[in-house]
Amino acid sequence: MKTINIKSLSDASDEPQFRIVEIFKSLQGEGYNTGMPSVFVRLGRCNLSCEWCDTNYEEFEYKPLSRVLAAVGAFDVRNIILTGGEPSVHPRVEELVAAFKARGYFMCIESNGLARVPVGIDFIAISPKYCYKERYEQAVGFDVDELRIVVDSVAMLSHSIDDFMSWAEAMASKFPAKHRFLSPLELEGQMNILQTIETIGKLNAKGKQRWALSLQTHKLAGIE
Ligand SMILES: Nc1nc2[nH]cc(C(=O)O)c2c(=O)[nH]1
Ligand code: SF4
Ligand SMILES: [Mg+2]
Repeated sequence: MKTINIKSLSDASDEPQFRIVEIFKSLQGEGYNTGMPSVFVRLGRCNLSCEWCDTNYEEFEYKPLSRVLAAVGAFDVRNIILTGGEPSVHPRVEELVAAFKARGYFMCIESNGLARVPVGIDFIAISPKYCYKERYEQAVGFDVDELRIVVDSVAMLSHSIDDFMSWAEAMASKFPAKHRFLSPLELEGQMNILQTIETIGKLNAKGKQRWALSLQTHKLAGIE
């Protein structure tokens, strides 16, 4: 006799769908974990719209959880970097994190920090954006592993280096971090490296918190 499994039917219809821009294997190009072999899961949409953003976060396809797990499982890598866009604002992202954790993956997130990151993340990298400085002044902070701030030379035109530095220090207080980095801004293939290292030097001379350089090494190395 033919039977219908009602439970599996209802499970299937409740399967979360994720806005997937891309899933690829590469090396973490930035920050404290630079060089770590990783699968990047890039989710669509963002709660900000930085004019120099380097990611097409609006070009995505909806994929069910099972297909996301299969795509990641095809790579022989245990470290996942959830990025975007802004992964923290994706509906049901905590179910994606829980599914990866249940399979034993180490979960990292790259977030702009305006929303709480999902529970279960093992390594939190937050990148507050100076071009939205007022929103960050209002934001609620939280403990993170890594704080990484782009030296936004465009937004600095309407403020000043001193204003940028006190904002960066305010972010370091709002997001207590194990590691702090400044990164150059890449605009039309050029990076403001001199301005970035000068700013790191000035911040470190003030002696409040220690800052180091983070480069988008994947761009320099010609990898994804
Ligand atoms: N290799 C590599 N490392 C990265 N770290 C953060 C990235 C991002 O786009 O969030 C990224 C990326 O796109 N590629
Ligand atoms: S927060 Fe990040 S992903 Fe969103 S617009 Fe800014 S740079 Fe792009
Ligand atoms: Mg990138």
